[in-house]
Amino acid sequence: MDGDAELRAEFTDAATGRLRVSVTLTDSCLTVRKIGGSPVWQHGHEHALGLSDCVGCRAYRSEDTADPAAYLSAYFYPARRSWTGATTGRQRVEHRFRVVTGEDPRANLEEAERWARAVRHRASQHVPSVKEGVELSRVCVSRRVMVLVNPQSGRGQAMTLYTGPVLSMLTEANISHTLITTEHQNHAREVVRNADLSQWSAIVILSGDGLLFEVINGLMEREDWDEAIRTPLGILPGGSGNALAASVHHYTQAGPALGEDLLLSCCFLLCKGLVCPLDIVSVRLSSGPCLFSFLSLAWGFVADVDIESEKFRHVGAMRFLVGTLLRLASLRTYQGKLAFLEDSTSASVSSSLTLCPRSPFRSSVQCTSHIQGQTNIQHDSENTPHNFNDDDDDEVLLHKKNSKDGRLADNLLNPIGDPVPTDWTVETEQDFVLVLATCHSHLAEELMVSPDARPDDGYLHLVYIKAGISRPALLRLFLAMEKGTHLTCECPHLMYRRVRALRLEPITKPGVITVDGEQVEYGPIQAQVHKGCARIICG
Ligand SMILES: Nc1ncnc2c1ncn2[C@@H]1O[C@H](COP(=O)(O)OP(=O)(O)OP(=O)(O)O)[C@@H](O)[C@H]1O
Repeated sequence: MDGDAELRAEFTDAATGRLRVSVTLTDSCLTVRKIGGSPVWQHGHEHALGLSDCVGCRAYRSEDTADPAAYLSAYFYPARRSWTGATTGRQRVEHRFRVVTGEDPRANLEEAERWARAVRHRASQHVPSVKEGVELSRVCVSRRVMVLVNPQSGRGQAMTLYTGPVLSMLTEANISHTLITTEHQNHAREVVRNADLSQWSAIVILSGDGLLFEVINGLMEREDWDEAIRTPLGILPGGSGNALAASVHHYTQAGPALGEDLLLSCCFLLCKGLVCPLDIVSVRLSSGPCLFSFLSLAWGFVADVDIESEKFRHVGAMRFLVGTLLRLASLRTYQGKLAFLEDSTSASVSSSLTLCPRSPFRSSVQCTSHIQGQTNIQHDSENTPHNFNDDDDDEVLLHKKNSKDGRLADNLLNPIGDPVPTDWTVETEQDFVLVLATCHSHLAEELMVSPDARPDDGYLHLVYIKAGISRPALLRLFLAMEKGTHLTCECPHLMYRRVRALRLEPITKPGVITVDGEQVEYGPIQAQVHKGCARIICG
């Protein structure tokens, strides 16, 4: 390794084959300067690329064996800015250089490799910026990544996304992975339930949120669930909602990104490979089974739209808009009882509430913290292998210690047939338009329901709308959710609470309840958040 000293050399720009360039590598930038002549780049004679945007760099020989030259390719994905100045997605920039120090091909390749190592090493020191309250840590990426693709998700284009931009970026970042194409419902669940997890650095889902729901439940069904659930999880948007992907993107402080922009952003984060803790919610149904959720519990308007709009799946994310308009036209109310355990550290309802909770999580591997706009990281050497399950004083063990049967203990919940604990709040209103509890900022790519949520804040962000709201007022709220400003609308029917647990007992029958967008048994349901139990690749 060349330490952090500045590297400088003259190469030939491989794109033109003739242009001589002076290349400088500092600890933050790769600068390519044209030597003499007229400008060739839109920026003029010089092109500076931030190493924080670099996913990989490789050295290789020319295909022409008679050519002694070596080549150096560096791959960058700088943020793209819209005309408003907000960053949206990322765009690919590759710089390819012809490296010739003499006639000896081996010496040329060694020089190119020296540069490639230096670029990779320096790029790995940079951490994408994240919102305050998101704690990143580095985990081992020396094993393979399992990539689960649901070819039926969204408009059925997930495989095309995989073979296109995803495979291309994973290759550039030198991330070895195994592709598993899911063949039926619960396939992913079976795969992770039976997998030898010591073989995998991470499990990545290229699909909608439904496949991640399966994966989390599969991991929680294992005997070694407490270790299994620590496997870093990654999400690449391939569905029509893509709530977690949109949330993960939102936590990076970037402006909104949709479709392929969102995919590139999430894939970029995957290549950076930093994780943060992820809350898991245990959901108890009256018939007994326990489900594990990472995203949402919905009843009323939102749950109905989610299920009713399935038939408009071919229009992609637009299905939610179509479903919302149709349901607005036949607006109804839903009767039921709602009770919850509020966060004891803060008062509830507020449109202007800002949440920036600090996570107690610290990885025993490496920890990155985002403090007052500065990002700091402790480093190990580039290739030091770690066991990513070696945290021993974390939340999961605490949860397990509290459990009688070795499973995750729901210490805040009473049996569903018993009254709720006395410190819970019971909502006196019994007529609702919707009840929605979310763990993350987004419920869909363009629906930011809880702007201040963080992946491991330990809260369910409970939004409910009481009966009596007019259609125009409800429509205004949904439109405001595109930017997450609905909480400032001062709508008297809209309530927002940060809670640790809740119980919902629907009286209206029949009806729909969804957990992470999947329809579950209709009836009494209760849920409790388990802070930071899982891990998500997030920065
Ligand atoms: N090959 C397959 N054929 C049919 N269903 C599948 C297949 N693979 C997975 N599934 C199921 O498809 C369901 C939906 O998957 P997922 O949520 O990932 O996509 P989606 O519904 O298109 O996304 P979104 O929820 O964003 O609309 C999951 O419950 C999963 O079990």
